[in-house]
Amino acid sequence: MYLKRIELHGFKSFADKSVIEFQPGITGIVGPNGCGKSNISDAVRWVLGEQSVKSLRGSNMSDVIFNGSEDRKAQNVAEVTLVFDNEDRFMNVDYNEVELTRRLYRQNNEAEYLINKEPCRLKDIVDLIMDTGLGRDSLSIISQGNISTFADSKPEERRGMFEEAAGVAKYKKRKLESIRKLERTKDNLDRVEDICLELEKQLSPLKRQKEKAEIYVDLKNQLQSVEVSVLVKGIESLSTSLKDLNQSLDLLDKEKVTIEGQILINEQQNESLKKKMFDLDQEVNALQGKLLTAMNNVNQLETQKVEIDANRKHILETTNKEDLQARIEQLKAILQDAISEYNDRVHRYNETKEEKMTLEAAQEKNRAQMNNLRQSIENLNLQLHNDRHRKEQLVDLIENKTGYSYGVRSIIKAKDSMQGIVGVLGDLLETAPEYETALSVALGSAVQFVVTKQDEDARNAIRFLKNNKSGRATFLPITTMKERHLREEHLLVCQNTKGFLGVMSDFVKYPQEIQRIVDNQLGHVIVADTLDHASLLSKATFARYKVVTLDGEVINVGGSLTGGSLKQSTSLLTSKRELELLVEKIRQSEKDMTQKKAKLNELDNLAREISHNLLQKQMSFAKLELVVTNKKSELQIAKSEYESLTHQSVELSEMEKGTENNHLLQELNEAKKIRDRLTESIQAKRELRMSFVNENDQLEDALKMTRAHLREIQADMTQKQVDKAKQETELNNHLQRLNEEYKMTFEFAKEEYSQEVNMQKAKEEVRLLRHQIESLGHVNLQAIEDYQEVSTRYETLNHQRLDLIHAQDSILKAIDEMDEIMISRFSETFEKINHEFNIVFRNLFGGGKAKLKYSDPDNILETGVDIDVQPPGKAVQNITLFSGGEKALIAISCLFAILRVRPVPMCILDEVEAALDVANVERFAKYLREFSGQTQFIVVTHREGTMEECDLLYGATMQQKGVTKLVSVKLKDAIDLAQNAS
Ligand SMILES: Nc1ncnc2c1ncn2[C@@H]1O[C@H](COP(=O)(O)OP(=O)(O)OP(=O)(O)O)[C@@H](O)[C@H]1O
Repeated sequence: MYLKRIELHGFKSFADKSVIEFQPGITGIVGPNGCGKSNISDAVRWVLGEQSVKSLRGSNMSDVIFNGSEDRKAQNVAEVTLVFDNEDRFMNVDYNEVELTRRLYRQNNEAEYLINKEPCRLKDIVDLIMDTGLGRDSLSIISQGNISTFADSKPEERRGMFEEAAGVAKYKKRKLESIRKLERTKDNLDRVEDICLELEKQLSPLKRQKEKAEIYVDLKNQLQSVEVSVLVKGIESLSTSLKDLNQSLDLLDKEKVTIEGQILINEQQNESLKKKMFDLDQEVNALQGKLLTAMNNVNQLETQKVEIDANRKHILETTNKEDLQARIEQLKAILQDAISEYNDRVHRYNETKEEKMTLEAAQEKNRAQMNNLRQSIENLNLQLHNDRHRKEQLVDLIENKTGYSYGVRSIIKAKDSMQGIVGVLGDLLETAPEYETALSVALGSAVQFVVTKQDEDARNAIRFLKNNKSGRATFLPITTMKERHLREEHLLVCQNTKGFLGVMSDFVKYPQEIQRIVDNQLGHVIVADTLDHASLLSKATFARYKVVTLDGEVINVGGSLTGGSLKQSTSLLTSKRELELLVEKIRQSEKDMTQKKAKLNELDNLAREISHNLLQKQMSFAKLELVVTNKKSELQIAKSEYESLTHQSVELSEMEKGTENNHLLQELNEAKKIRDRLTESIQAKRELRMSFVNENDQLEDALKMTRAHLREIQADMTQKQVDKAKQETELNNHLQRLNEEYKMTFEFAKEEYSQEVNMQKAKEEVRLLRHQIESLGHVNLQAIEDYQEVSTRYETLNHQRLDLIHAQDSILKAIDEMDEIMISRFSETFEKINHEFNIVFRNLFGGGKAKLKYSDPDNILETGVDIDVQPPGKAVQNITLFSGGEKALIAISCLFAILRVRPVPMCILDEVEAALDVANVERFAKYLREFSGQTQFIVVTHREGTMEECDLLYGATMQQKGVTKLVSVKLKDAIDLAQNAS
């Protein structure tokens, strides 16, 4: 077996993918310091399973990934593959070539291992190479550091190399595993023994409880047998008894229904009789009422007859028929006169009343007219007062210029003594009334600016105000003020915009000489009809001009708005015209006033006349009212006397004829007949009612008897139903007990427990069994199951315990066996190496002797290895006491001795001979050659002597900074490379 190839990519300084081919024999790797030679041995060590970051000369595993250089950026994955020739099957796998790969990712520090490109675990790789001598701790990779460590380390630390040579590592590993297994077994055994102990403690009380529970179960079974039999018997007898009861209840029920039917019929008959009697009573009552009326009628007629007879007798005896007729005729004439007089007075009365009402209406109308006129005069008075006051104000404003500031007033007063004062701008302008408000807001405070002819005139005026402390004023000199107009394009836009009325200067009249001033102040002010249109105009002209509306709202330059209600203007602009209007208005009001007062006077006279006439009418009306009342009463008296005498005359002639008496007699007879018929009818109905009463009494007696019988039946049924309910409850209880206590149906119980029982005896037996059960006290039925469970578990665990004890013994035995093997192998190999060491030492040192010693001969399993040597001509000394070069040569001797005893297929020597002098290097190289038949050597070296023995040479360079490149070189180039390096 030998290493055929190493493939590196991203590992340490091997940034690019590099493939290094090897062959059996000696391969040398040369190159200057730091060019990445030792990174190759690190790569081999890494793939063979090295986990120590320190051994890989890093502080973190990711340090093995190429971390970039000046020109190259870092890589994220490191990957190394070792390809071994395995044709001799030295490695225990059935492949001619074995590839071992290790990968590491920077991002997550995750490692991957592969054998022949198949992913595997690290352990698989370690196991594969375990017996090949290539292991992590084997002699397959030895650095200069290893050599000096070997020489300087303690004997115990040196032991590892000998163990590796003796091949005891795997036994040591197995022993370690066995010890761990033994510990685990012991832990398990302790645990199982603890549980067994615990279970033993539970078992004995559980056993007692289980036995008690079993007695309980036995008694319960006996009780069940007896009690279920008793219940079955009880259920059977109750079922029979209930059947009988149901039959007799059915019979009674039928009888009850029949009787109830009978009672119903009787009751209906009874009701019908009672209804008939009631109807009869009603009829008799009605007849009695009629009888009473008939009797009263008879009585009245008889009384009337007596009275008529007496009256007739009296009138016939006292009245003279001719006198009566004469008086009637006389009264008739009086009555005619009274009627015509009365009608005449009533007519006059109505006429007077109407005239009075007409006068009252006229008086009311006159009063209203006068009130309205007075109110109107009062309003007119107030209006006149206000207008006169306003007139005074305007006169004052015009004459004394009180609307202007103190300064302006001072200038106006002194105007005549000053030069070039044209006037106040407001006084100089005139406009139509509808534009006055717009002009006023367009001018603003400029209404009080004083127009002068020249600039100098203005300056003089200011000086005047200053000298006389007469306030301030603003002046507009005609010669210096500039005209301002709307730009032509803006004017065009305005003319095409809705609501544009014109430019303010077009609406004013003024003296020609102040035209410049007018154009300066008003030539760029737009007049609009409404605020909305004003806003449109302002926007259309980019808010460059002041826009005023007829109502006095203003959109200022820049777009700000002013508006609201305006105070009454006191500007001279409007005051003159207002004064004129006011004077005319006052004149008109005074004329109105005179007319209104004359009219009021007229109405007053009319009112007096109406009052007088009305008084006259009221007096005549009162008199007529009295006359009408008197005439009315006279008429009524005459009328009633006439009627009375007329009636008396008719009666008299009737009496003479006797007609009335005959009628009365007939009427009386008829009334008596009716009375008698009614009396007979009442008698007949009373007899019929009597017969109904008798019939009713008979029915009541029969009903009483039937009802008594029904009550007896009902009582019997109730008793039977109570018995039935009791028995049903008892039956249910029995069934329920069977079901709940014994979980049985009746059918099942009857099948299983139907036996002849003496109920008395059985009940006694039940009592006894219950007593016995009770005397057992608390019973834990669960104990039967628990005991079974715990004892089974105990047995299982006890079994486990015995198994564990057995396993423990086996492990101990195996450890003893392994110890024996290790001791025998270690001591055997040790002796062999010791022997070879002496030989190699003498060869390399040219004489002397060398010896390996156990540091603890009594404990071969753990003893360290000490080295005593005697170079030619020197005393025997421990290895630690020699010079650096000597120590290295002793260590190399030992290494070669080990290789002689236990050859390895491949060995990487990283500058191990660095400390040797030239002669020793040559001896070292010769030894290498001697071993190269059985071991493949890869030597990292700077020494010429070593290079000369190499079969193949690689030169390591860093042509690209920080990135190692390996090229095959000839010996001469290799020496050059090494010399350049030194
Ligand atoms: N992860 C890494 N990425 C890039 N370069 C690395 C990395 N780890 C180590 N190196 C570089 O590898 C070089 C060391 O390589 P190595 O020790 O193999 O050199 P050498 O040839 O054996 O030197 P010497 O002859 O002095 O022993 C250093 O230049 C170091 O910067």
